[in-house]
Amino acid sequence: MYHLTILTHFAAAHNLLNYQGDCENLHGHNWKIEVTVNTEELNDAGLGIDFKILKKHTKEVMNYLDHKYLNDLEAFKGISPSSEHIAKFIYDRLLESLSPYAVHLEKITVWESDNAYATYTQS
Ligand SMILES: Nc1nc2c(c(=O)[nH]1)N=C([C@H](O)[C@H](O)COP(=O)(O)OP(=O)(O)OP(=O)(O)O)CN2
Ligand SMILES: [Zn+2]
Repeated sequence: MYHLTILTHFAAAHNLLNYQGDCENLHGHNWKIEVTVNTEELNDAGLGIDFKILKKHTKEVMNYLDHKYLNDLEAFKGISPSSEHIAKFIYDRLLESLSPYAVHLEKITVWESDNAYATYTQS
């Protein structure tokens, strides 16, 4: 099995809902995002999927999030824009846009800081 990962990032503001503490107040992060796909098959160029394709589709999702106040976005209406929910949102978006390609979307990891991250995967 081949596991392919690309890294990207976005900057945004948020505040957690139903949370008692600092994070209930407006603040921002530079989130680092890891997208991992896997496949058993390689194409004639020896690629599971071209990293350029993976980056292009991921960039489209980042554009929706970058420099936004996440709580205001339709994607997070009524839910807390935690790293967990951000990871699932990115996963669901990419699952759709990567469907034409012969790879399985394995996981999305969302780093909120250098020492804390959440990962979403489908069983
Ligand atoms: N499971 C989660 N826990 C927390 C999330 C989250 O998305 N998932 N988010 C937050 C807040 O967004 C907050 O901004 C992060 O706070 P904190 O971890 O305290 O960040 P610090 O940089 O201050 O951490 P230190 O390492 O303690 O300095 C909170 N929890
Ligand atoms: Zn935060």
